[in-house]
Amino acid sequence: MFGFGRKNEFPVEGRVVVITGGSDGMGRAVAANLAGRGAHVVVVARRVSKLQSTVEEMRHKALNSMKQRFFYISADLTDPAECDRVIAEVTGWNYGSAPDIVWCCAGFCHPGFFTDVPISVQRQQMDTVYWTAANTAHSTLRNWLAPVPPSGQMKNPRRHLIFTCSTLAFTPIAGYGPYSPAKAAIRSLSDTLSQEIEMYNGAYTQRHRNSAPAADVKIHTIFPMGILSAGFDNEQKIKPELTKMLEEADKPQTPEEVAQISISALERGEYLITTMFVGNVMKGTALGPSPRNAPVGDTVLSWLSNLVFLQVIPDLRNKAFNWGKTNGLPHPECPGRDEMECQTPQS
Ligand SMILES: NC(=O)C1=CN([C@@H]2O[C@H](COP(=O)(O)OP(=O)(O)OC[C@H]3O[C@@H](n4cnc5c(N)ncnc54)[C@H](OP(=O)(O)O)[C@@H]3O)[C@@H](O)[C@H]2O)C=CC1
Ligand SMILES: CCCCCCCCCCCCCCCC(=O)[C@@H](N)CO
Repeated sequence: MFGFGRKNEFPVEGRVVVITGGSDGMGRAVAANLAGRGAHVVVVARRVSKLQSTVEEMRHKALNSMKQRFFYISADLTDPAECDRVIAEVTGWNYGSAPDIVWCCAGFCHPGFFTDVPISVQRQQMDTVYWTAANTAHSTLRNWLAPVPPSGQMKNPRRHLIFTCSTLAFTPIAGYGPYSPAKAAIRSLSDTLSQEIEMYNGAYTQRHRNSAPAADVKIHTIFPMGILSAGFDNEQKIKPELTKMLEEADKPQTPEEVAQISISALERGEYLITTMFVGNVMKGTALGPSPRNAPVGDTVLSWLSNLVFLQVIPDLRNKAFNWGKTNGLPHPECPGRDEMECQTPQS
C-alpha cells in the first residue's frame, strides 16, 4: 500500500481521529475509510442528522466494531470558542487524552464573478473555508504543543494535522474569486506551520531534559480537484458557464476515491498531496518555496509543469476574453449589481 518495504507513515488503527466536515462529501468518506482501518473517529459539523447517519455508517464499516468507538459533535467551526469546545469534548470522551489526528475538511464553495457576488458572501467564504480550518488548527495545536515537564512525558506516537485545500490554490480560474483566496490562505498557513512545527519537534527530542510538547507533530495538506459531493451539486447550480468551460479538464472524483488516494499519500508520508494527474501538474507550476515530497521528482515536475503552463495561462485568459466577446456581460440588464439584486438568467 505504501510501497514495498516502506514504513507506514500514517498508522491509524486504535488511534483517535477528529474530522471536521465529517458528515458529508470527502470528510464523510475519510471517516468511513478510517473506520475501516480501525480508527476511533469523531465527526464534527453543524447538522446533527447527517452526523448521526455518519456514525451509523462508521459502525457498519468498522474493522473491529467491538473495540472501536465513534462520536459526533455538532459545532459551527467559524466560532473559535466552538473549536476549543470540540477539542475539550474529544479529550473528555477519550479518557483525558488529546486526539492523535485532526483532519480539517469543513467548507463549501460559492462560485461567481467577483463583482457579482456580494462582499458579505465573500467574507462568509473566508469564514467557512479559511477560518474553520485556522480555528481548528489553533485549538488543536495549542493543546498538542502545551509544554509537558520531563516527569509528565508519556510515550505518544506522532500526531498529524491535515488541511483540505483545493488545486485552485495553485491555479486561478475565473469565477472562483470568492473561494480560491481562502484556499490559498490555507496553503500559506500550512507552509508556515510546517516550518514553525520544527521548533516544537526539536524541543520534543529533548523531552527527557526540558519541558516539551507531548508528541512529535506533522502537518499535511490535501489539494483535491472536483469532488462529487452535495456541496459540488450546490455550487454547480450557481456556477458561471465560463467557469464550467475553463474547468473542463477536470473530471470530478468520488469522495471515496479522494479519501483513498489522500490516505495512501499520507501513508507514504507526503506533505502537499494531490489526487490526480492534472492536479499534480497544477501543483508543479506553483510549488514555490513549499517543502517537497521528493526533491528530484518534484523538481522535474515543476520544470515540466512550468513548460505546460506557458500555454495554459494565456489559454485560460484567451477563453475568458473570447467568452466576453461572444456572449457579452453575464448580467447586461444591471451591470455592476450583485447577483442577489439581479436575477437575470445567464446567456
Ligand atoms: N467539492 C469539490 O469539488 C471540492 C471541495 N474541496 C474542499 O474539500 C472539502 C470537502 O468538500 P465536499 O466534499 O464538497 O464537502 P460537502 O459540501 O459535501 O460537505 C461539507 C461539510 O462541511 C460541514 N461544514 C460546512 N460548514 C461548516 C461549519 N461552519 N462548521 C462546521 N462544519 C461545517 C458540512 O456540514 P454542515 O453543513 O452540517 O455543517 C459538511 O459536513 C471542503 O473543504 C471543500 O472546500 C476541494 C476541492 C474540490
Ligand atoms: C495538463 C495540465 C492542464 C491544467 C489545466 C488547468 C485546468 C483547471 C482545472 C480546474 C479544476 C478546479 C478543481 C477544484 C475545484 C474546487 O475546488 C471547487 N469545485 C470547490 O468546491
